[in-house]
Amino acid sequence: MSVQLGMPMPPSSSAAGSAESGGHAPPPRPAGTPAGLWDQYGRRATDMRLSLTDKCNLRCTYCMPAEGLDWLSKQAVMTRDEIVRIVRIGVTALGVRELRLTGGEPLVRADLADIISGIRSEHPDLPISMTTNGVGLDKKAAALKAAGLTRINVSLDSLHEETFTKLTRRPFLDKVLAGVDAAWAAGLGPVKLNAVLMRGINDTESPELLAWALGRGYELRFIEQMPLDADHGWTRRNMITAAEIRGLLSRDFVLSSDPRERDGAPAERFEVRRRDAASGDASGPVLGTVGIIASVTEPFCSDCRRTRITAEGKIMSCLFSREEFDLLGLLRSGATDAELAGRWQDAMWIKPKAHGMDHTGLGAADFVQPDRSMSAIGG
Ligand SMILES: Nc1nc2c(ncn2[C@@H]2O[C@H](COP(=O)(O)OP(=O)(O)OP(=O)(O)O)[C@@H](O)[C@H]2O)c(=O)[nH]1
Ligand SMILES: C[S@@+](CC[C@H](N)C(=O)[O-])C[C@H]1O[C@@H](n2cnc3c(N)ncnc32)[C@H](O)[C@@H]1O
Ligand code: SF4
Ligand code: SF4
Repeated sequence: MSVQLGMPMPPSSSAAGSAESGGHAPPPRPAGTPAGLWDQYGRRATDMRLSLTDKCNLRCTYCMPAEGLDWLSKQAVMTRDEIVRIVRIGVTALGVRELRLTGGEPLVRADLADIISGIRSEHPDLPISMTTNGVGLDKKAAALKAAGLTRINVSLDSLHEETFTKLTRRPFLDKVLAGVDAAWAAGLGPVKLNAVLMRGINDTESPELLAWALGRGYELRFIEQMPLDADHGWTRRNMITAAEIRGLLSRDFVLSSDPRERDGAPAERFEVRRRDAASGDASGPVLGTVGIIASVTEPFCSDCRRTRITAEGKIMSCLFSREEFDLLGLLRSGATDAELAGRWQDAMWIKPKAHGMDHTGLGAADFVQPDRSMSAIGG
């Protein structure tokens, strides 16, 4: 059975919410709440981020511990068919308009192309993007494009082998660079690059990284580090802020606001021109754009449109949710599409206002870092 978009659905039945049929259930949302993934603050989630695995072949210091984590068993992780069904419910019943595949590292899933083609065959017009570390992408980019992937974001923190290896704890810079170029060549553009800046490690490399990305037509985004590292080493004081990032870039470049609407995107975009060394003014044409993702100092939670499904099929309404709700267990217990959609709506209704709380503030005294690291949530 499938449910129709626009048809109000009753709150989850008690059967759907019981421990036997899929674990800890959210409280039922108020009767009469509209169809779609609305929350109590009037936001509607249309952007679905789905984690394909918690495993990864890098060990970025801001995300994973050196020794890795206790990986989920194969049995615990959503299968290809389960993923296809969950996406179907999201798109056809709940108004999901775009899908991002993430992880862990999505490329480590052997059935990745099969998952993408399964989703694509049911949703010819759905934008399907993927965030990846790029390791092994050079060999897979063309097949992923053929399977129906729309575009790709690659994480790249440094162009220097030594810095890259220090940050990721793996000597794979060449593989990532080959992956980025292959994605572009395969038609998976616009290729966006994500760089987390870490004080004293790669922060001063930021102008060089931007010049490189602009020269190749990639859209680089600098990201403020969030407290989502498994080592719990994040401090507000040590984080490179968006203001600092703009300062670092302004030595070589002049940034001006991108006139395009932000439209709920985490990245604030700027047009980039060279700074003339003598006059200090902007010189020459716009070279491209750069994004700054200031989750900590300039949060964008009031316009959040995200819903997350972890690799083991848990609904996380916010990156920093302290509660998560089991969708996969319910699915495996034989629930109907309508029951699954109902739980998803209930879980999203109680989405926190910001940063897992009723107020913004990753550095606030009452902020509690989630147990899960970014890799286990699905960043
Ligand atoms: N605060 C917050 N930050 C997020 C969230 N999702 C992603 N980020 C941050 O944004 C960075 C970029 O995310 P991507 O996976 O590339 O996705 P995106 O920027 O939304 O994607 P585009 O549509 O390509 O611009 C991540 O590395 C995170 O640091 C979120 O829900 N909340
Ligand atoms: C968790 S990774 C998953 C996908 C893939 N493994 C990758 O690295 O692109 C998704 C994004 O989260 C970002 N990320 C990880 N830990 C972060 C943190 N503590 N703060 C901000 N961004 C983080 C990474 O830089 C990456 O761009
Ligand atoms: S940021 Fe991505 S590549 Fe780095 S450890 Fe986390 S999941 Fe792996
Ligand atoms: S922290 Fe939570 S509410 Fe804020 S943008 Fe991220 S997912 Fe949305």
